[in-house]
Amino acid sequence: MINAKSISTDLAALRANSPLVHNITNFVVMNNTANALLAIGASPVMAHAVEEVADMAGIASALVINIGTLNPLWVEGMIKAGIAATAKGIPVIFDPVGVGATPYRNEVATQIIEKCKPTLIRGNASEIMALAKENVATKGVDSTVSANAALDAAKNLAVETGAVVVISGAEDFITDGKQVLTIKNGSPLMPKVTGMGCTASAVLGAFAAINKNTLLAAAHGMAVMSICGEIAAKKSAGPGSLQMHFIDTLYNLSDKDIADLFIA
Ligand SMILES: Nc1ncnc2c1ncn2[C@@H]1O[C@H](COP(=O)(O)OP(=O)(O)O)[C@@H](O)[C@H]1O
Ligand SMILES: Cc1ncsc1CCOP(=O)(O)O
Ligand SMILES: [Mg+2]
Repeated sequence: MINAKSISTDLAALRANSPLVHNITNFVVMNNTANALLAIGASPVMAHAVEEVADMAGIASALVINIGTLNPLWVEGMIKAGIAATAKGIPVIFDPVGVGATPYRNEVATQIIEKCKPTLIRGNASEIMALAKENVATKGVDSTVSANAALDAAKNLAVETGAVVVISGAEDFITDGKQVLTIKNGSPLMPKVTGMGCTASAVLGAFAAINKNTLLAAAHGMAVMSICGEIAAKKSAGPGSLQMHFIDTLYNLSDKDIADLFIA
């Protein structure tokens, strides 16, 4: 079960082992996500060339596939990397950015799920509903619905794909189709910074590399994101300073912070 101690234990293991997280991600967030991974104690690498992705996945401890700014060549690399990662037995995290917004995104997301067999899928409520083929309005990369509206969709998606599914939002829900864990920390300022969801997916990669219990790893990663967002927001005048304080908070996050703030 998740509690402050279990979060701290995985965080300490992450910092001690510094897992290499291979990211194939979008142009918008590459810098933010690499910095977030470094700050939490992981080691990031961004690599998307078809010629090298299988080799890079071969030395990594987790692979994060993010379709935020996709094109056919990148998709080829994502699928090649995903197949190599699954063959190696490392966790594959899929962030279906903007799925539901265009037919191309929908088609690519379906292909990635079929061919890469992600162990973990994280999206906002609109994205999870779109992936589960539910009727939902999309607004590009931002959600139009609250996370709890997508809970049934997330459970169905988890059963259908075999992945743990995370819906992020004011509350985060993590499910394997049977159990549901809920994270209640966070700040409404977090969705005002682009790439916070992508950062969550990258951080999940680091936690999944450390803890083979994917449900618990995902809950720990989302708890760390939300607790850090909450601490950082208190120091921030707006989204610009939140971005800076958030990275510093990931770096400085202590067991006491977690024990004081985690809402069970
Ligand atoms: N209203 C909110 N209150 C608290 N935390 C939030 C809120 N909205 C998003 N978050 C947090 O911000 C991060 C990004 O989530 P989200 O905005 O749903 O992703 P995306 O950027 O993919 O749409 C997550 O860690 C989530 O818990
Ligand atoms: C704005 C934008 N456009 C394409 S990818 C991207 C970043 C989305 O990041 P997030 O889903 O984490 O807000
Ligand atoms: Mg997103």
